[in-house]
Amino acid sequence: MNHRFPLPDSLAELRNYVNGEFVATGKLFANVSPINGAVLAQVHEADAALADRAVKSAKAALDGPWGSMSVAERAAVLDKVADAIERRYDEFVAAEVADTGRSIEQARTLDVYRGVANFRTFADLVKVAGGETYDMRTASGHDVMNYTVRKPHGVIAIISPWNLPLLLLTWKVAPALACGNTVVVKPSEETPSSATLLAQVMDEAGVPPGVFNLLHGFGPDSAGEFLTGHPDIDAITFTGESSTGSTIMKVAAEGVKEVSFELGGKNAAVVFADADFDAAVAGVIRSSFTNSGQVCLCSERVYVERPIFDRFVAALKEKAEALKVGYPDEPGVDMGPLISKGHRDKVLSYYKLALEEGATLVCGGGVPAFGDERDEGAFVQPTIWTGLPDTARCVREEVFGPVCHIAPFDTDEEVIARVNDSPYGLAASVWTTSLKRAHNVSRRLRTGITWVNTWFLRDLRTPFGGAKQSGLGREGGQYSLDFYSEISNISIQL
Ligand SMILES: NC(=O)C1=CN([C@@H]2O[C@H](COP(=O)(O)OP(=O)(O)OC[C@H]3O[C@@H](n4cnc5c(N)ncnc54)[C@H](O)[C@@H]3O)[C@@H](O)[C@H]2O)C=CC1
Ligand SMILES: O=C(O)/C=C/C=C(\O)C(=O)O
Repeated sequence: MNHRFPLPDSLAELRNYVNGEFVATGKLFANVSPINGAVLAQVHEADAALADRAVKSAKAALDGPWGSMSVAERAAVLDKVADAIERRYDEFVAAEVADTGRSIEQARTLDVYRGVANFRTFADLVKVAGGETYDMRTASGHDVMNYTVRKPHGVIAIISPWNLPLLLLTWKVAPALACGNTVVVKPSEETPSSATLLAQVMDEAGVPPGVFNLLHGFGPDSAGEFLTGHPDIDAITFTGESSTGSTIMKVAAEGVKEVSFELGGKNAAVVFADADFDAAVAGVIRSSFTNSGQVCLCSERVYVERPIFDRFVAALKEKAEALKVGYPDEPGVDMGPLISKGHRDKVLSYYKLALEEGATLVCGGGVPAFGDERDEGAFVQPTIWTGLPDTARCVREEVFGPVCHIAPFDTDEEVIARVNDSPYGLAASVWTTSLKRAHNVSRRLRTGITWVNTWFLRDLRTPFGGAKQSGLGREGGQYSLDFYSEISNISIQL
């Protein structure tokens, strides 16, 4: 089947990248468009032997020219990578659009934009990263000075998901390289393209062979597992589903490897009656339906103070029904497809379950009918439910689709308890014009991130990560530099 949103010519075939060379394995899997099910390209799946070569080349590269570069030289390489992404911006946009079906506008202003920003930010931050020093005098009168130095951990395994492919991959690659590590990355099997372009860019930017390696494939019994289970990996960073994080953590425990996890969420938006009503409606539309709900930060639980509940539900319904679901280049398109038909089956199973659990369907709940090739794709309607108890599975489990449940609440204490009654604790957004309430509620929510009167507004220097089953550790700014460094103390008797 032809495709109006093909991969750029540079990605006719998707190979692994190991020790500075693009490697074919001949064991192929298809990269499929979620717009119409067309095959975009064939991908060479890495086997255990190639994973071993990738890790060994990454280990060897630590002792090559990369290992002897100054911080400023490494930062300059990261800036060159950012320059190279900018030169090939349109190809990166095309790759993200082809793999995910998202709007060109989103790929330009969020995905690829952040890909560049991740490299620039960590190039800047690593140049000004400092250490600690302490002077002390012992009981026996010796003067001692302690100071810290940052060393790379070594080889970092980076496993990334399909929902924001380039953004989330580079969010980890940039600081890992800034700190002097070498990396082996395994992007999602659903979105192999922008990672392959990134490998081309690394080549162009003069990153020495072995410093950046790319393996294509799946998780279990494939590239993901071969990589995370490799004994020469020094640390693992992962973004994806909580249950996958748990599996990887068990593997990491065998070798006592450091891990950093950004996992799932069942995030809440809390709308108080004193909120700027229109801003809150627009904000919740964004937080529930951006990227077809496929952002770990999306709000799937919306709590609205009772005096404005009916009005809010009606306003959200009107706006959700007006969302334009369609092609990546349609003017004003708001939502593309889900990532795959497999994921659509999962989301639709929740649409069905919600009704079985007694939900009132406010809007959506099904699949849009286009009457064209898109009926072979992975589209679903934006969906809103009300009427479920907080114990319902649809209110507790992450759907990862364009859906939210809206429930009324009466008091601040009550809503804080209900938001916190979740196995997850990634993000929340609070909508209020009361400064006091904004502070008081935000600091009592058990989440890694709370936005007030906004959502997904990111300063890359801030700590990013989740509480409870939403993650382990923090990345962002100094937190990334700390995770990707072995911080060593040197103690000198003067
Ligand atoms: N950021 C988030 O919160 C995300 C949540 N999801 C949710 O997870 C569900 C499953 O989607 P998946 O793509 O299968 O997510 P996943 O968490 O299984 O996959 C994410 C990455 O981990 C890799 N992986 C999977 N199993 C692995 C293993 N045992 N060892 C090493 N690597 C492994 C995958 O190949 C992929 O690169 C989705 O339906 C969605 O609900 C998916 C992606 C991101
Ligand atoms: O770093 C960001 O700005 C976005 C992060 C989003 C995720 O981690 C996710 O959706 O999985």
